Amino acid sequence: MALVTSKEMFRKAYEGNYAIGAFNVNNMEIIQGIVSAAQIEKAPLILQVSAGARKYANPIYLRKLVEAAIEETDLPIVLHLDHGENFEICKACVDDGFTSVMIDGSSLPFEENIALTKKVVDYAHERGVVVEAELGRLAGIEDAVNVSEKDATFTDPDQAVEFVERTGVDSLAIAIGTSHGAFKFKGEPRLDFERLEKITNMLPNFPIVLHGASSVPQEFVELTNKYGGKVPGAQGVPEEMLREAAKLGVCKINIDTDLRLALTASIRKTFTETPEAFDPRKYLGPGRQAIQDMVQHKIKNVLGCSNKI
Ligand SMILES: O=C(CO)COP(=O)(O)O
Ligand SMILES: O=C[C@H](O)COP(=O)(O)O
Ligand SMILES: [Zn+2]
Ligand SMILES: [Zn+2]
Repeated sequence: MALVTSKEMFRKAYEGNYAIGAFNVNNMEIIQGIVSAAQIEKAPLILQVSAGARKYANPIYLRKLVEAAIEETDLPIVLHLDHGENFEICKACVDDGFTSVMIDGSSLPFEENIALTKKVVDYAHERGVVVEAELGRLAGIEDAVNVSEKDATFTDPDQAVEFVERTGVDSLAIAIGTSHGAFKFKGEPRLDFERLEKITNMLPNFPIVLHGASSVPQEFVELTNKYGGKVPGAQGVPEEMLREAAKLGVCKINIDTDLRLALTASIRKTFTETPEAFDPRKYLGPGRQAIQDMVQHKIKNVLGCSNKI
């Protein structure tokens, strides 16, 4: 099947109270693990590429690997730019055949975020590409300003409505307490569902995006720590909360950390158990399988998007 935009996917997900998984890709094994899982589950799929991934893999390699996935499967797949930080990278991805781009102006003042997002929307829409933007700020890798003022970084519902109206953006990433990376909560996990519900009620039928949504499965944390890694206290968003979010207008759930943990835990285990192995296929192969199993579980038991193609 060909690359598609997320328009139809999000419409169906919204109506069906489920979410589409948006998985970050950096190399062949990661792409293959995710795509095999989606193929088995017959699930619509978003493969997303960060600026860092483009730099690491070289844009053309990632695009060609995604093209291979399209050729090999009958899945609708969206090729999405994750956290585009300026107009130029969004333009480059639109010109390069991406069907969706994110412009992340969340660190800018409100009016500047609107102006930048609008500029990307104008360029992308003219070329049939959809746009995700961000309002409010997540902690983790983006955690720079006002960290102690937690609420100040959460998305303001009134601003969200104004932002969507003035930019014409297709989906919006919001901040309700998730964060990027493997250490999301110090104590009890807590998300501001009241805020999410308010935004959803004020923006009916509009797709909301949840970043920083890895659940950091404890089996991977334990394996990583057991086999010489060091991620003590890693904690993610409980799966039940993600299911709840999917019922409240969240159509896209972003997952990167869980892929990294699945791959790392598996590779560490192989290295420890078979120290004589030095053929990369001997450790990347099981790593790819670990990603496939994790993504399959996620699609089936958390996102609810099995058999939705
Ligand atoms: O939001 C993400 C990518 O944009 C990924 O979040 P995680 O770090 O929770 O996987
Ligand atoms: O949100 C960030 C994603 O996890 C991508 O991370 P990266 O910029 O290290 O590729
Ligand atoms: Zn951001
Ligand atoms: Zn993100």
